[in-house]
Amino acid sequence: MKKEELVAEIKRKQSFLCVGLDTDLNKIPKHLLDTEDPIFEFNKQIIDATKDYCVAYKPNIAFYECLGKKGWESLEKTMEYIPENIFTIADAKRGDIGNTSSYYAKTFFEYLNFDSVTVAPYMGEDSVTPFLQFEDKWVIVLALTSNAGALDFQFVKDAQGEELYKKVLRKTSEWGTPENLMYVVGATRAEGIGEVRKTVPNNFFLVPGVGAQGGSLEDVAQYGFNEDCGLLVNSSRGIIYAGQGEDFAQKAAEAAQAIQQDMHKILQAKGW
Ligand SMILES: O=c1ccn([C@@H]2O[C@H](COP(=O)(O)O)[C@@H](O)[C@H]2O)c(=O)[nH]1
Repeated sequence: MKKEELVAEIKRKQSFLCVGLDTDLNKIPKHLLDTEDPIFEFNKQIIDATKDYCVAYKPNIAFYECLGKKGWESLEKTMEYIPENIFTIADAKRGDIGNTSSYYAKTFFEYLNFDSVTVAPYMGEDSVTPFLQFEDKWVIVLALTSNAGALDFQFVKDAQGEELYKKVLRKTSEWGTPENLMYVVGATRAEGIGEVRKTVPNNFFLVPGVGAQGGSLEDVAQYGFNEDCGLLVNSSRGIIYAGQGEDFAQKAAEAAQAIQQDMHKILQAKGW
């Protein structure tokens, strides 16, 4: 998907919501466990219920890989089921020496047909650039993450006083463009979002950490919004596990719609 198509969908749906498909056999409603493919059945009903309120879906690959062959089948079926106009993110956090990275890229972009994949930049240029060779596909580099462990490395300063996350932003933005490179920026680091925005004014951010992790949508919009909107705000557990019973899909729809309505107000206030 091209940037202008994503921006058009954000305008049309008045939403920059990404629904995270962190689908866990231990958390999905019990009545689905009798179906042939409970993970896909759950995702299918969640997608049907939320597709009007979001512009992206983000399956977290860990939840599928841990089930072996069956998990990959559920993921493939989920990818085939997601409507074409909705942006897809493989939250896989990959990155390795060049030839290995290029096979990771083939897996997610060609075999599974994702629009984007999350990439860990720790191994440097040759580990990231193979993902950037695919037309209309996106790399989403981990920059400032939402977890407590982000403090271990990401804020460490070099001899010139530059934090590691800023170096990551500066260096990686030489390898890609705002047409194929996004950044993961956690909603739990509101003040950091503004700093990231100053360093990379034109790139989209994938922002996890609202909902279950406590980040605020208003803060994210205040510090991160740019002329393209520039934000995909993810919520996984807060939406997909909003209900536990037979009406789980309806509850997920209500949770997604509530966030979409808040996003609509933010977009309206920005003149969108
Ligand atoms: O910094 C990061 C990077 C990725 N994630 C992922 O996003 C979702 C968040 O799920 P919630 O249930 O909405 O908290 C999950 O897949 C994480 O692996 C992140 O949280 N922070």
